[in-house]
Amino acid sequence: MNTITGGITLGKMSIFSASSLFSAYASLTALVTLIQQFYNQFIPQPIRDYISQKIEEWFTKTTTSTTQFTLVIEQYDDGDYDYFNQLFNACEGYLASKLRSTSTRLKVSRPSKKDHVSFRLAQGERFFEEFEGIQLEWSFICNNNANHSSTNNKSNGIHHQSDVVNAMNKSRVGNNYYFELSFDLEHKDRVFDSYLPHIIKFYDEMEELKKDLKLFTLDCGGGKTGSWRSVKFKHPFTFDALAMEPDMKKAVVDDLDRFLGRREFYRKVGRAWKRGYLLYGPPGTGKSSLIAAMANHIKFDIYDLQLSSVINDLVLRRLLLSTSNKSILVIEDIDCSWGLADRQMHHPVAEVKDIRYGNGSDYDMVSQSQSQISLSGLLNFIDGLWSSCGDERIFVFTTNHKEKLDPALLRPGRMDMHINMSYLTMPGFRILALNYLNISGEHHLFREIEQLIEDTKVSPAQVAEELIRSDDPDIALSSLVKMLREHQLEQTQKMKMINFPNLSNGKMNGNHNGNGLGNYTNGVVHDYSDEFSSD
Ligand SMILES: Nc1ncnc2c1ncn2[C@@H]1O[C@H](COP(=O)(O)OP(=O)(O)OP(=O)(O)O)[C@@H](O)[C@H]1O
Repeated sequence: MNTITGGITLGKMSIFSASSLFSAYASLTALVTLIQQFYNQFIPQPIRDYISQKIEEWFTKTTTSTTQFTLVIEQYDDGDYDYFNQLFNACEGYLASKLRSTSTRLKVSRPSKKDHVSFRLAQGERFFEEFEGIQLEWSFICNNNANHSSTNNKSNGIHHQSDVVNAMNKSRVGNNYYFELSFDLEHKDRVFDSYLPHIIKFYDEMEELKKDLKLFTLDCGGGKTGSWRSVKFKHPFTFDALAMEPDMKKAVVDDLDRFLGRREFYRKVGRAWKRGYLLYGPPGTGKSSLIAAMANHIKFDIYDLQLSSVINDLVLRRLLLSTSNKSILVIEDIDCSWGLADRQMHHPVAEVKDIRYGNGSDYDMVSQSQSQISLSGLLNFIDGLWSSCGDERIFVFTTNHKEKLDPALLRPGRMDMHINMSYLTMPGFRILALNYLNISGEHHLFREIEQLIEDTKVSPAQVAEELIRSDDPDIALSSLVKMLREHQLEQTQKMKMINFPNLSNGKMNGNHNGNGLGNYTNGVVHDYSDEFSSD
């Protein structure tokens, strides 16, 4: 039988009595107190802080690593200032677009040489977002390099002490910026596969909208070899400013937008992703302005090609191949370019002098040579095999004389859209009145102006010239009415002279400037009235 004497005996095992338990506890407590006193007295404060920080980190890691994941997106890869991290930029741009409406504290700045204000998270601020059901937490941190090591180590061990030391060795004086993006561990793959690409795409599109456009022209110094030179393209013209029949304007804008969004379509049907526009109409009706509006609308660079400066098909091909994607290739006045109707252009190239070759070179001589561009060379590029070398290409040809073009150029599929830039109509005039004089409704002179515009053939350029003369609508419109009346009179007299030549003394006082009365070219009168009625 088991007995209880000062302790408990269970079977053969004896358990301590209460008094022995107490004494063990007392000696343990004394030991702990002793260690604690020793720790506090003999271990310096910084080392004690370091140890407690490590213990805290270890606990944080073990409790959160199973549920939370954190990405660290540094401004410079591993603190190396030679390697700027593009993803950092993308995140900054992405967050900036979201922050304005949600954050309570933001950093605002205006980058040098930019005309926009940029926003970023202030140090220590947090931003929460939900993406396809994933809860995400962003924070922005700025560390000086000395602090950086400890913060890196906090980030789930993604950065290591050795990296930081390395970075610090290489580093210049300055701050280290980075984002931390935290989310549930189970969403790790989706963040990598969907969220980060979503940010990058968003940022790329945003940058595309902000980018400075370029206008490329041929460097005439390279007459034989030719090369492109670019300047910033700052033409402010937009579709809003364009005086054009509203339906036609909408059709052009829709066509451009549709073109941009059809990458997959073009791939599927096996066609080069390009589009051609033929702009035709009298001088001053806005063909160049429309090109500027197109470039600004779709953010494409412009390559302005003077065929007369290109010596032969080989050079033409090289020049065209060196144009970049997302660009508009413009060839103005393609009709007078050049006996293209004969399918071969022979044109004197003015004074070819290539300064790059110095004395004694063939190129050093000022020469008169024949440009030998053939229409087939041009067409080959537009829709031959070469046309597939590049994406998102737009070709624009302009002409004042559509009827003079070689039918090969007008063949369906070559120039996808023929746009008739006609003389001014009343809807177009209202656009000019709004833009130049801020008249959005009616004016007592509108009725007379409408009648005069119908009776005469006047270009938007001529009317714009009158409207820009004064800020006062009454003065500007009165001056326009006067001009239109004179214009009408001149036009009537001119028609009389054409129909009854004996009435005149043989001399005509034609306006040579595309005023709709007809132009003299080599003594021949071109009356645009029939040529540009409508398509
Ligand atoms: N349709 C228009 N809408 C608004 N402004 C226009 C329009 N057409 C011409 N203008 C004004 O007239 C100026 C000259 O027009 P633009 O050079 O675009 O005409 P164009 O048709 O290209 O002439 P050209 O055939 O002689 O090259 C423009 O800068 C613009 O201010």
